[in-house]
Amino acid sequence: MQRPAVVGAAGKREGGAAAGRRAVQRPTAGGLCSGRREGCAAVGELGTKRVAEEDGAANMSDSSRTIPPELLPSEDLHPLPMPVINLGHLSLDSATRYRVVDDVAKACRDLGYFQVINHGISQSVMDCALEAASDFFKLPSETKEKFASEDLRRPVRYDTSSKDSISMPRAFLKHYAHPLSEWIQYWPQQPPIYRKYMGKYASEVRMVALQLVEAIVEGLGLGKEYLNEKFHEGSQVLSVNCYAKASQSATTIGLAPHSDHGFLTILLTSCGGLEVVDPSSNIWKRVQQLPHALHVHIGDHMEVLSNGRMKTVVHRALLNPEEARISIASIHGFALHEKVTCAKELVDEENPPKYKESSFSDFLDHLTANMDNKHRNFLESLRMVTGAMVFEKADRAMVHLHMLKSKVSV
Ligand SMILES: O=C(O)CCC(=O)C(=O)O
Ligand SMILES: [Fe+2]
Repeated sequence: MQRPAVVGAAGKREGGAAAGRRAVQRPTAGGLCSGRREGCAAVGELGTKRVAEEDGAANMSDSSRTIPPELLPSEDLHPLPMPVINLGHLSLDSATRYRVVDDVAKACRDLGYFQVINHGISQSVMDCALEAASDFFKLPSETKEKFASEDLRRPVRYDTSSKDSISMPRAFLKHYAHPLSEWIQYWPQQPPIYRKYMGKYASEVRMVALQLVEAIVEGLGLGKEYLNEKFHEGSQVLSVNCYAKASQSATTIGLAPHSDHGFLTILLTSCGGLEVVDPSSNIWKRVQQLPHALHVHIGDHMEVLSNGRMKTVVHRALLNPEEARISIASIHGFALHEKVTCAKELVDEENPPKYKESSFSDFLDHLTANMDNKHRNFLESLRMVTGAMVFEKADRAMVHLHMLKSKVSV
């Protein structure tokens, strides 16, 4: 079995949008979609409408308020270490599976993110989902705005607003995706390909998420079957984003720093733009998307379940200077009202519970209640006050100080 490679260890970062652009193989005859994708027409409308008074973050807990990550420096010199997990190896013999589980657990503990290859989703299915998204954003505003709502609990929401004063407005569509048969009836009927292509991708990416969650809980020493039923009955939210091409004058931030609320997020993107905070250096690092790979990162509820052994990933999206960009974030959590607690197996005298229990529904309430103030960070609101926390706070203050002294590049 191959150990995960360190991507780009020898390589310099490619500049601009070319970096990380997906190697798109157009579907062959009999493929699902035409493979045509020309960026998003919604771009011209961005910023002209403020449909809902939130920054479109039903999946995210804004981390920019507690650790101002917008102040973190960007580091372009060294490529981001990116573990690559061959998902197919999880179903090989038990010794191989054991090593892959170990690799997944290490990536989650050390970094919080990795990419998966050999995940079983064909290039054609991924391209078609991106095409369906792109075609949706090209629709006339009146058609898209039928989905506009300020209610974060709506099964489908469209918005183009940004009120974090950091990011450029982006257009996005968020919708629930599991159980698909329950939610798909609410999804857009235009473009006509939307439900079919996005539905196919949604159910296939959910299979990937379930395999990964099994590996992660096994890697935490909790056993492969741990909370299996709750994960299978859990929620899936698709956050479908469309970013304008970067213009020279404006800010290049398309989506402000945040972490996602669920256990894990699987991200499919049309080209480069994603950045994550490297936990060892507290520096923004650009994510290089490998061809045919999916990017995975840990969310708030995995940090809670693991009682802090795994950390949620602070990330943001930059506008691409060469083209408009589509991303589809698939966010996986428990069912709406199911509480997530620190696994009792990971709690003892030395490791008291670090977080209060909470559900996806609690997260939505938190976001709704804090729409206009500075306390939007959900995970922060869950932290138990302990002695350790005092030290952690002091630690964060030091990081902040360091950040202020460093060159700020945003
Ligand atoms: O567009 C991206 O690369 C990131 C999207 C994201 O973080 C989200 O939708 O939560
Ligand atoms: Fe996110």
